[in-house]
Amino acid sequence: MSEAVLRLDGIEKGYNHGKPNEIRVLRGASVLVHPGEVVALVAPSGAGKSTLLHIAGLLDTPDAGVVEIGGVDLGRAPDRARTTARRAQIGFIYQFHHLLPEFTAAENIILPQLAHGISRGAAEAHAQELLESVGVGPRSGHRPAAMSGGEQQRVAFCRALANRPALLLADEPTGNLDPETSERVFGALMGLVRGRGLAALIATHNMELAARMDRVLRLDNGVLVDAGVTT
Ligand SMILES: Nc1ncnc2c1ncn2[C@@H]1O[C@H](COP(=O)(O)OP(=O)(O)OP(=O)(O)O)[C@@H](O)[C@H]1O
Repeated sequence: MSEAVLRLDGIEKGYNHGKPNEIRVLRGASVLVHPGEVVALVAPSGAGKSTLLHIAGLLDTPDAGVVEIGGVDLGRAPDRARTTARRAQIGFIYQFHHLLPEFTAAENIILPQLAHGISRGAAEAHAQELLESVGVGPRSGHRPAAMSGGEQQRVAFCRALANRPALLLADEPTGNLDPETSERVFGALMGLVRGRGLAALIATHNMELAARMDRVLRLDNGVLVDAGVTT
């Protein structure tokens, strides 16, 4: 199998160190995610899914353990190297879209590409291609406030993929949507991820959605346990 895009090994993380209310959230969590592999992350609320995703996304640092992205250990690398790797290699999706309200859907996807050195023409074409692939091409000129929750979230998916990351991390990407919209929007996300051969780690409370991914990992008392290969 090709080299893992994401390798977490022995990740430990706690809060309130040394205090009587110290919380040990991660106690040796390990996972490999390969190109083209979509992995579900399930756990009860408060078990540490967001903590794990933030560490994998180089937004937070572990107390111990290895965080490798594309074969490079970045867990404790200097901030600059972590920021560069995050921008170039990782797309992050949250439960809420976090789109910039004063910009249109297209501009929200164009801006990160311009910041990454892509020409305006290429950035515009890529934004339109992404929006069309998730069925919101006709809304490209609208601002987020003029769009439905499902449309906003699909734009947020496109923005996460604007700079062609190898790894997609998603924290309850459809958690804010009603079941029917969630189903439709999740289908759009899977289409994008599969179409681009991404490695993805997607946290969800929804076991039906988890079952549509390649593998399910459960965060159990601070470690990741294989909950089975799905059909
Ligand atoms: N900055 C922080 N300081 C102190 N405790 C924190 C901090 N961030 C998270 N925690 C604690 O760590 C534990 C795990 O939180 P986390 O947000 O990772 O869980 P989660 O599985 O994503 O939960 P949910 O599904 O509800 O979003 C919780 O007990 C939380 O209160």
